[in-house]
Amino acid sequence: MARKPLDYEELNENVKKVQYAVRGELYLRASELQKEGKKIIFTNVGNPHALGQKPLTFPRQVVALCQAPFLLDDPNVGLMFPADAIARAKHYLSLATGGLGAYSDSRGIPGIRKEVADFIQRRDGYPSDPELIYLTDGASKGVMQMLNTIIRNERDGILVPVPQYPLYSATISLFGGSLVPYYLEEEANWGLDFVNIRKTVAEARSKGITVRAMVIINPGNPTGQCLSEANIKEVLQFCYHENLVLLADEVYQQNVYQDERPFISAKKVLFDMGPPLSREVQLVSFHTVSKGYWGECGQRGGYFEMTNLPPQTVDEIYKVASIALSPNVPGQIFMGVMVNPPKPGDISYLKFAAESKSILDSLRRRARMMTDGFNSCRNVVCNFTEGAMYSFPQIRLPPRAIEAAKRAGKAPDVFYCLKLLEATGISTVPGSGFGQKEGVFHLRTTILPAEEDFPAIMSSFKNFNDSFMAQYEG
Ligand SMILES: Cc1ncc(COP(=O)(O)O)c(CN[C@@H]2CONC2=O)c1O
Repeated sequence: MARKPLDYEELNENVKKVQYAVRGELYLRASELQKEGKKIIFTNVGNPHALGQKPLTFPRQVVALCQAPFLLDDPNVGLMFPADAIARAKHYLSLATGGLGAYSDSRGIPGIRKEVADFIQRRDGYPSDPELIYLTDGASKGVMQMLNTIIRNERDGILVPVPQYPLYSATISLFGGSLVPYYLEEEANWGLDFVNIRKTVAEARSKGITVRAMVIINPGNPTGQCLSEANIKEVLQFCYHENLVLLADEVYQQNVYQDERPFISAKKVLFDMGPPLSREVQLVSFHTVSKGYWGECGQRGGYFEMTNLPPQTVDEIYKVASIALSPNVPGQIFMGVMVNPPKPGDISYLKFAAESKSILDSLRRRARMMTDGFNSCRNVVCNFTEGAMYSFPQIRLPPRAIEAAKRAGKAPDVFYCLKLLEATGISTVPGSGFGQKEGVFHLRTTILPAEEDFPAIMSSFKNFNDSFMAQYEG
């Protein structure tokens, strides 16, 4: 029988090569166990609301009114919604021609892109052009579009930090490019080692790879490190000298849990450096409403800002964006509210500020509790989660555990995470899903379970881990 076009064997080879561990083997096994009635704590995805985080009130009020504009005609609307939410909803409805049911401009609603530009200008102290800001269905779509634009063939290489968030490895595979890994130094708090990075680039070039772009994820996923201004300067100088476009994934810029290394954007550092770099280095920066203290993952709101890209390139990016017609409009409004939140003196400001602070303070406490919890366990060491939403402990597996994994046909960290899941219901992602140095094993979990559940979760982990180690060390 002749094969059909969508038979597996006939599929696009790039599709078949793609790996994406965040919803991989562990997640599927956890879902099976859940169906069998086992209580599962899904800490595999940075999905705050799925783990109980409440949405911020003001954004939901604004979008609710935008979704149901007939409420604005109700004489009692002022009894249910604060005046500033009503005013903001009317503002967005005046920007969204035809309301939320109509396609917007393929780059996003101009008035919201202006709000993003104003936010960037306030944050960095440098001009930002709304024409160079595109709203997207989450940062993922922006990252995918940019990689699609950069990758011409399998000889085009993208420098990606390892451990990395597998959106990058998966997308590079999908578009038929080559991932050029640069290893973060765990012993140096997941720092950058440019001696090794230079070696990596030279080696790739010797194999005929044209290294075209460098990705930084700051704060890091899964590693949680925050890059210092000096680190970012070094990255920008490297990109300048090696003729690389910098893709700065800054989706966790609101998630910072220490004061020593506050978030500083790649764009600010670039412009602080002045010419020639500030005029020459091509930079694309990404942000989202999925993270921070918002956690509005399901709303699919994101943007990317282009710096120093030639107008003709921007036109090509617009052309491709227009194929998908329009980013989703509710997600755009969430983005607008995120970059232009209630200000001091606004009716909703105190409530918004209190809700935001409460979430961020709790995330900071949870980051500390999780790191300390892991470091209290036998054969587990863990760098502090300076930012983002994850903890990425190193699990020092005894040789007999590695042999047992081999007999089970599993990678050692997959074997450990499966045992952890079966014993405790804690669903994590094995470090192999993010890349790690040979012979060094990790798992990634989030710091998102409810704060009151942390003592029980960390105790359950410790009991499992210490008995696992005793079993395989004995
Ligand atoms: C570094 C990074 N960039 C982009 C994204 C995509 O965000 P959007 O929701 O805006 O597309 C994520 C999501 N983090 C995934 C999702 O949950 N757990 C993760 O590691 C991420 O961690």
